[in-house]
Amino acid sequence: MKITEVRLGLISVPLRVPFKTALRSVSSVEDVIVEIHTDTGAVGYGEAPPTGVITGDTTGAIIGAIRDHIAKTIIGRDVDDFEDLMIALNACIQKNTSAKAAVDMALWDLYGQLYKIPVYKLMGGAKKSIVTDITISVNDPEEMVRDALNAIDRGYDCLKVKVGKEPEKDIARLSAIRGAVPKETCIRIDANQGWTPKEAVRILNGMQEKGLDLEFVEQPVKAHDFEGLKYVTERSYVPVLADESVFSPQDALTIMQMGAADLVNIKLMKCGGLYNALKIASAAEVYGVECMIGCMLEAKISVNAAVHLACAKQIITRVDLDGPVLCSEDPILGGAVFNEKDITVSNEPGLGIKGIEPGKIKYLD
Ligand SMILES: C[C@H](N)C(=O)N[C@@H](CCC(=O)O)C(=O)O
Ligand SMILES: [Mg+2]
Repeated sequence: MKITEVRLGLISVPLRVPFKTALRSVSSVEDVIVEIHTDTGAVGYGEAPPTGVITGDTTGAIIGAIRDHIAKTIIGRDVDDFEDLMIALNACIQKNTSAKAAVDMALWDLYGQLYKIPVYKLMGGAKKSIVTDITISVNDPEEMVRDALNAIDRGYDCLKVKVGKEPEKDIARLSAIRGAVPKETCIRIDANQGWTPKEAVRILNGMQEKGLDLEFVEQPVKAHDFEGLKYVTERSYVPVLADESVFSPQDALTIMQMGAADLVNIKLMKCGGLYNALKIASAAEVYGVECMIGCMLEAKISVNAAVHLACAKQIITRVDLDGPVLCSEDPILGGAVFNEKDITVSNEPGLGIKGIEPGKIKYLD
């Protein structure tokens, strides 16, 4: 199965409500789609969101990295030489993890199609279904309560609440939500780097003393501040999950060796795809550190690839794959079935994506 062409396109999917974090506010998913064509007629699908505030990757940079570096590296190669392909993909350009992730998943899709096996089975095949949380954007407490109750009505029992924008208001936000939702609701919070280490310890221990019962806090401090993350992990009653601090398998190893976090969030867009995500999962297995699988604001092609990973590995015990359910429509054909919180992986060979609804993709050539 030889690679003949790499085709790029753009999709735009409106969100149900604007997505707001300590780092950004957006009202639609605007992603780059990758199609890898082969001489057998098989097509592999990938997707990358331009999450510049986290990955540094913009739409133009994703397109440029794929056109000018990655496509030239992979066209003409055989999908069966998979390990060589993965090494070449990772070596042909520095950073650009979102572009690499989009191409990596398209290649896994083709490799699975070549051997007629779903990718989650190729990678381990631990389970067929998973349950995701849903994100509540950071807003005034009343609006957050309204969004939280709407999520409960939709059947979600785990909320990932965004905080970290005005540290002093965060306790009020959480108190309002905890007071409004059923008491068994799981609440995790994500500060998206919004606090200093000392602020984080004060706020988190204040939340716990108020009985807000948080499962964990995601990325309380700046991404580069590994010592600050460790400071919080050692002093907070609320467990700490490293998100923006962990891009590569090397980052994951450093965080685990330092004991800087209790949990790690694996995202394909941070690590460059499934090939590197598997290395993070293996390191986590060695250190006994449970992982969450997360996503950026992404539509179903790339989140579907993350579903395959989550279904493959037992060390992934938490799921934040709500990109598709935050969208007001789903233009992607095939792949996992998203029934609100319940996600069932596709048993089709590869990743199971069949294409994009006609008229919903703008090809770039
Ligand atoms: C969408 C997901 N639940 C999420 O919150 N992901 C990121 C932020 C993604 C973005 O800004 O696109 C996270 O920080 O965990
Ligand atoms: Mg996060």
